[in-house]
Amino acid sequence: MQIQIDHLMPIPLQDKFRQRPSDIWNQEITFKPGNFVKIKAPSGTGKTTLVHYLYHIRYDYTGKVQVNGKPWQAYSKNEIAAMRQQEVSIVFQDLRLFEQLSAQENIELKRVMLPNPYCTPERIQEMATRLNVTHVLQQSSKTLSYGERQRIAIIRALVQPFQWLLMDEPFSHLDQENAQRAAALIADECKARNAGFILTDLDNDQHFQYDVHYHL
Ligand SMILES: Nc1ncnc2c1ncn2[C@@H]1O[C@H](COP(=O)(O)OP(=O)(O)OP(=O)(O)O)[C@@H](O)[C@H]1O
Repeated sequence: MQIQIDHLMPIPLQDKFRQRPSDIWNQEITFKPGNFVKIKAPSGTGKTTLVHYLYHIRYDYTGKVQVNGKPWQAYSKNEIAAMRQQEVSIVFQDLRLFEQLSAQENIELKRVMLPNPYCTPERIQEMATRLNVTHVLQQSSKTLSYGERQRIAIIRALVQPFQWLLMDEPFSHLDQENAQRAAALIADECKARNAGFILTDLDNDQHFQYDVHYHL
């Protein structure tokens, strides 16, 4: 799956954003398949806005987000749903777990979305062990700490196939050791699929060996 942006600019923010340099806004970029991409920006400069444009859940922009050479708008709802099941996955900044479900049910819901699930239940246990969250799997997600929720949201994003993983400040609630464990799991899962990721964050970090850095 190829993702390109072409002179993308958020309509509500265009006056503000046109006045400062950006590697992303109003530029033409092709994200190279398999690359580990970091997009760094201070708070309030549009990281979440960009991730929502790339996942096509927000559309108030000028310019284009092109997927396999066509703008998102050219795809039907069914085609977009299929791409979100098989080609692009996401860790939202606000995590978006279903609060009425347990941590495990949140992950399982995503796992069984495909007739032939990408991951076995045993694989989920292995991921939970790596991220130190096996003890909360049966717990209602509304009672989880933010750091636990973040790790469950990461596992949920990893149980599906994908060529691109979008992550919006994915380690914001994790201490250094847990962030490093999560990063190692994400890197392994991306490499197993020959997939790339686009990660936004506030600061420089050494969680991954990034192929490309952009300043938003
Ligand atoms: N629909 C909208 N209409 C107008 N302004 C908006 C809208 N959505 C977001 N903004 C503004 O756009 C800016 C960028 O918001 P966004 O959430 O993308 O930033 P961010 O870089 O992810 O911030 P943070 O690091 O604090 O999460 C903010 O100033 C926000 O108030």
